[in-house]
Amino acid sequence: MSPIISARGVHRWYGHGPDAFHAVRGIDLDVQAGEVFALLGTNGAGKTSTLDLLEGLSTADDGTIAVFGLHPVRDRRAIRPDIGIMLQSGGLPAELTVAETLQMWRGTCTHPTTIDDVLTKVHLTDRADVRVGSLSGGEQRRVDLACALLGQPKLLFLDEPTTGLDPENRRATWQLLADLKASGVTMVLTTHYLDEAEELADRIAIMHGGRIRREGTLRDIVADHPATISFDHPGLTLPQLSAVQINAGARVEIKTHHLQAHLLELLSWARDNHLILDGLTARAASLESVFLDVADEPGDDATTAQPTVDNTIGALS
Ligand SMILES: Nc1ncnc2c1ncn2[C@@H]1O[C@H](COP(=O)(O)OP(=O)(O)OP(=O)(O)O)[C@@H](O)[C@H]1O
Repeated sequence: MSPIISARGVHRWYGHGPDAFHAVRGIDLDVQAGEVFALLGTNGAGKTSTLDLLEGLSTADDGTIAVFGLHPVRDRRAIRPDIGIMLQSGGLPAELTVAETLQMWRGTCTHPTTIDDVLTKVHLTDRADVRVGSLSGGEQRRVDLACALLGQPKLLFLDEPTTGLDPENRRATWQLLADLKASGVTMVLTTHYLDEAEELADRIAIMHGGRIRREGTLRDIVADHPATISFDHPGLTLPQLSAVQINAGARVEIKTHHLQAHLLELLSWARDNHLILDGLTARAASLESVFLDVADEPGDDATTAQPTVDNTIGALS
């Protein structure tokens, strides 16, 4: 089955000439029907810029993007009824009530659901008559989500959907997104919450410096990454552990792909030498450890030349 979204070699510069900023540097990705795809990354990695391109809110300077097999900008009228977009900052009018805002938004949708339905979904029924400007930040975020859901989208773009939400409302939003996924909605989301990606995403891409540095299922991403054992240096020559990277400063840090075997070996050595390993910790590889490694990778100064002519993208055939 062909993917709902397909991007190949996508670039985005801001500005022109020598001062142009190369924000997206050759992204390739596919999002399959019914999948939740999470874009993670450091601040300024290019997540929102990438999302804007997929949503058809900006045009790539190079590369190809297809959404439902169509060009996201040129075919926007055809695509728009089937997508919902929750921007990073909604920018809704502060003076309108929640119900008025949704009523206004509903008028732009081709096959909308009811206002009561979305208010129930985002748990804002009791705030319907309150002005948007008077809502808390978390409540405003849920109005943004309600707007994105009004059109009953098949494809939902969510830019940091739970930023500003308290833990209870974050969980409620996760449940709502899980329900939408179960009903077949495809989602692309950005988030700074790694647990959110772990909870919701079928596949994850970690961006840094405008490129995707890791991509795959959580299991794929973590599989290549070593576990870490660390403890305060006991002042003795450390045992030789095969195929590990040992950083033996005041605090010893051992990177290993064989956590159990090497931990056992280390503890046996400590017992034989009557040592207590102060501050001993053993951590399996996690999304967080992979993310922190990616964040430490040097930025990429090599930049493809910006097209001098308007090289607007074509849909993949
Ligand atoms: N309109 C613009 N003009 C110039 N530079 C821009 C513009 N929009 C974004 N950028 C720059 O492009 C880079 C990528 O920005 P983007 O918002 O896509 O990152 P992000 O990964 O979403 O970051 P964050 O996690 O902080 O939201 C940043 O360095 C940003 O300053």
